[in-house]
Amino acid sequence: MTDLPGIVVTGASGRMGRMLTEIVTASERARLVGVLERPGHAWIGQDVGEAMGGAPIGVIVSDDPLEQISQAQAILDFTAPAATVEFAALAAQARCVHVIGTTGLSEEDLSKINAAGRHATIIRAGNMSLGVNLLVQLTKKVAEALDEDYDIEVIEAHHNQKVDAPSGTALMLGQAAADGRGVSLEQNADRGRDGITGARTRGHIGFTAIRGGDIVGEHDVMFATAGERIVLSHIASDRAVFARGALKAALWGQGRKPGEYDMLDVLGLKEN
Ligand SMILES: NC(=O)C1=CN([C@@H]2O[C@H](COP(=O)(O)OP(=O)(O)OC[C@H]3O[C@@H](n4cnc5c(N)ncnc54)[C@H](O)[C@@H]3O)[C@@H](O)[C@H]2O)C=CC1
Ligand SMILES: O=C(O)C1=N[C@H](C(=O)O)C[C@H](O)C1
Repeated sequence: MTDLPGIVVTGASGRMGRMLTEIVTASERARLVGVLERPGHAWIGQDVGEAMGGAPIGVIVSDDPLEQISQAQAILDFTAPAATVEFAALAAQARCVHVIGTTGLSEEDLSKINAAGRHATIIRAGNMSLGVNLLVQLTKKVAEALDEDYDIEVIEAHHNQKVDAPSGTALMLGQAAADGRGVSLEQNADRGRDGITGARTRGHIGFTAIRGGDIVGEHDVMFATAGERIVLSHIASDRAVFARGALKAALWGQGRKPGEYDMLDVLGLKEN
């Protein structure tokens, strides 16, 4: 037996699920105690190491979240909105730390997750990498320093299987720009241009989404004015940056009081 926190990875066969399974298995600070996939998935009942094409590691892929979460100290969840809402309720019952990387959550999903946060420690971020969370803070500072003569545009690029747009990261960056400017993002976002759109509205924060090939995740925040442009940029070339952030969050959350946190809390980057 060991005192290391037991981690469940859900969505194990997904792009992030595989990476999380590898990172937790290799960690000396946590142990992999369970992996989940959706009911009917071909991996259910198989050893996850073998399902990923390697040696067995003694952890069988399950489709029973209640059983898996009740024996864990944290669940790493990069799946889909409906699944994440279900896991939030189960993690709250089990008092298990819930690390949420899933994006594309609706207002209704967010309010259910918020309710779960009364009982569980939830750490949620549209991007778990150190680099993007630094970029969030830089974006806020630059937006604070510049007035509306500078048009703010958030440009993101992802692989061709991504289902939501703008990306969770783009929305974090847009929110940081709006916070820096002291305006509401909801009332100032320009999320899709097509046709005779008219000239750009002064003060709006624009979003553009590119989808293609195997792009892991790229984000630019552009501040454009007459005669100059400032571009803050982040490129993720390996999903390990997200998975390492998620494991760090799970460890940080141990013993933390229930509530909703983000990666700025975990990384100590939050300003008062
Ligand atoms: N916050 C962050 O740092 C990052 C967030 N993401 C987000 O994570 C999510 C997943 O991304 P990918 O891994 O690329 O997607 P993916 O489609 O490769 O994987 C999702 C997995 O979840 C599984 N799943 C769906 N419903 C389930 C259920 N009820 N129970 C168990 N498993 C279930 C699917 O079968 C699939 O294997 C997306 O929302 C993406 O935007 C991705 C990378 C980084
Ligand atoms: O779906 C992805 O792949 C990613 N999703 C997150 C997002 O929506 O921002 C984070 C990262 O960019 C990869």
